[in-house]
Amino acid sequence: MPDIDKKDRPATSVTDQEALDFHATGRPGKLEVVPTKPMATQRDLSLAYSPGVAVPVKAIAADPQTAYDYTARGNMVAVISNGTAILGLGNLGALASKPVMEGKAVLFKRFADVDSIDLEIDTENVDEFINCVRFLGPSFGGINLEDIKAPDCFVIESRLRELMDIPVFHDDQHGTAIIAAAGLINALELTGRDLKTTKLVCNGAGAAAIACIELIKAMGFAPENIILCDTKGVIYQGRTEGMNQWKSAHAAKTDTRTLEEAMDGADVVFGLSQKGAFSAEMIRSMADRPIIFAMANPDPEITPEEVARIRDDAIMATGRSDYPNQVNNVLGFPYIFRGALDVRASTINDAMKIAAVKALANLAREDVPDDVVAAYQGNRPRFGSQYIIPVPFDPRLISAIPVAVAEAAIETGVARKVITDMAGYARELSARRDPIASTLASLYERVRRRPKRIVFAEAEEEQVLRAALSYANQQLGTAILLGREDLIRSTAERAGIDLNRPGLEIVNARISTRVEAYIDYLYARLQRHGYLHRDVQRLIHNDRNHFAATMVALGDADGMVTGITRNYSTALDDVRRCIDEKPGHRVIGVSLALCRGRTVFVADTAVHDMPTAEQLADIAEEAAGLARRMGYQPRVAMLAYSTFGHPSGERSERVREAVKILDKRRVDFEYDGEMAADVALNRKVMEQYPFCRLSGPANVLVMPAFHSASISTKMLQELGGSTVIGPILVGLDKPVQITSMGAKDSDIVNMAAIAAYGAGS
Ligand SMILES: NC(=O)C1=CN([C@@H]2O[C@H](COP(=O)(O)OP(=O)(O)OC[C@H]3O[C@@H](n4cnc5c(N)ncnc54)[C@H](OP(=O)(O)O)[C@@H]3O)[C@@H](O)[C@H]2O)C=CC1
Ligand SMILES: CC(=O)C(=O)O
Ligand SMILES: [Mg+2]
Repeated sequence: MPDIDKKDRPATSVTDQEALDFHATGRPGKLEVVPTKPMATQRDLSLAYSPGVAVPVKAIAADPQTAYDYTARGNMVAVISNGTAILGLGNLGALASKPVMEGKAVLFKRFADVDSIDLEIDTENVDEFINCVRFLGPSFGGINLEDIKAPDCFVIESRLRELMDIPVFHDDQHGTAIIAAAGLINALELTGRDLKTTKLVCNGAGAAAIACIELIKAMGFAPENIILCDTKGVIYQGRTEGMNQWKSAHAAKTDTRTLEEAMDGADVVFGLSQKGAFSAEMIRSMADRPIIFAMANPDPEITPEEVARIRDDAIMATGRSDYPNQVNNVLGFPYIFRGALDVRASTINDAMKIAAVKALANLAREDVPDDVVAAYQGNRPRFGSQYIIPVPFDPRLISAIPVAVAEAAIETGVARKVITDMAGYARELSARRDPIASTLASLYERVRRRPKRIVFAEAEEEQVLRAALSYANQQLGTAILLGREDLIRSTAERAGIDLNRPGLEIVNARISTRVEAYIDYLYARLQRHGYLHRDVQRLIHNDRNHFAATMVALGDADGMVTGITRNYSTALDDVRRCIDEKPGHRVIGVSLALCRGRTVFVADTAVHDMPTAEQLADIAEEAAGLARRMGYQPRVAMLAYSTFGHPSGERSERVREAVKILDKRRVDFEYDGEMAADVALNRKVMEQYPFCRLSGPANVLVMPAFHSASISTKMLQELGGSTVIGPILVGLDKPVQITSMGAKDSDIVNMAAIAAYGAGS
């Protein structure tokens, strides 16, 4: 067995002390329980507990299905172990397994918003274990069994599946099998292999290994091409030592007896055994372009560094997050349960597992967003030997996998709730991760129905090209790439972007046939504002913002996005030289802040430094208009440091005056002020002002000045964990959006979609 030196550990690995400190710091462990209902008042207690609680009790007794409506059951999964096979560490007992089980529980929450609690059962007796779990059904929507050794796990799982009417899923078996199968499909594709002729050796014949073998056989892998090994070597037909019925079912007809012999010439090896089980010699003896999944945790059967020293043609995966290609069940269990819970599935069957495999494998072949780049420490993964499977932080997993699982559950008749609008379900799923997603998703949907031509003014920049590609790929319309063609092409080549795909169009300002028309248009606008004809010629020839904005002004594009290379106010000045305000409107910036499921529009975050009362009233109207266009019923709070005259002060005067102006204008949305932010946002605090005209907490906040708008949105983002989009420009006669400098490709696409939406989608 090779001895793997500490120096082989990847740079991102953690020290033992760090791991202990992490678990001990603050509240020990990784989990706490947080109520979802207020428990502040006597009334709250009367509702949550006696006497109010009796009402749902009776309702559930009369109709058990209502437990999904009145309790947390439908979103609650138990992670249950006896600690007999903790990762690859072996049988260290129920108590020692608790850090892993708490870990699984928090991963459920983090990745799929599934509430989860760990239960460690202190027995190695199979019947006792089953008896302990079988009566827990009323508490949970699903049971995730974890780190229970083979063959006990097979008996436990199959008996509990018979006894319980909720999904019972042994993650080490099926979670692992699903991820490994998805990775294998992609690795076979990359090495040009056929499922039916590939030779695979699996080292380990326990929970994970048996399930992996069963799943890939079910998917078409030829049984005669698989050899299974355990601590006694090859599991061959007729072997008697260390056998059980699950191993026997996969015993191979072979003369090989050792792992070394089995791996000689093998195409694929799965390690589901123990740290260091593969030697350099074994790896060297494998076929060309070998596929090596060393999945033992926490340390693999062989490290990627060791393999790299031996050969350079391998596709290598491990179970760890600090190497590329993490084949680990974390990619599966949160999302598989999410899908199963959402349709109240009675079980997780093979069709649901195979649907998850396909969804995962397909995802790795798609272009990746910036969030994934961040998870890869800045290296953008592209489908290939270093990226055969998405990373756990991939934001697309939450909508892709549960949808596939839920659809399969419905099709196979194990769903007790049917979802008919799968596109809507996918949007809801994205919103579980990030509330902006559902707002943006419906906006995207509308743009998709009426696609628009958007000019990307800084197309020589890589993230702009990526955004443009994503815009076209998402069928939002045509992305017009403005810039020098040679530079755009070389940037695209570096980034691996194919510019020949439909939906991308390059416009080079220097050779455009429209240049004269643009110069004439702009000269007519600027000649009385100190610009000579040659100044305007220069602007159109050399300045991409002026060229792009003029394109939009003259209808050669429907909208425009810029802002990566120039600060906001400079870009806005450029655009405003070419495009006017919409008649009767005022140009302002509105930021969307999303936090804990709430969305608020904050204005003006871009243009007016110290607005007058009249301007504040205009800002309220513009921001309310945007909120309405994005599907919200606006409730506008005119913010100040004071509330309805207290404490009194000059600075709130303008805000009070703005409210009077809105009164005179008889606007058709709710507004009131001046008020402090807590009054605007907190129903209870607002109730102290019964005369307040807002029917509920405000969702549009008009700030008294630019500095308070800018400071508060940035604080929300940095301290409050909010997602902030914008500022979104409103009030211009043509749709133009300006991103912040250095925005990510996903931010740029959002702004392009917002511009397209503004163009009348
Ligand atoms: N990456 C991932 O997502 C996952 C990885 N795993 C890893 O897989 C491994 C096995 O877990 P699990 O199946 O739950 O455990 P089990 O206890 O059920 O099975 C362990 C199996 O490994 C075999 N084994 C142990 N050491 C060796 C060795 N040196 N050479 C050959 N076979 C060996 C055992 O052989 P025998 O039968 O002779 O005792 C047994 O068949 C662990 O390292 C675990 O971390 C597990 C689940 C998920
Ligand atoms: C990942 C996992 O579940 C294991 O190694 O046991
Ligand atoms: Mg496990």
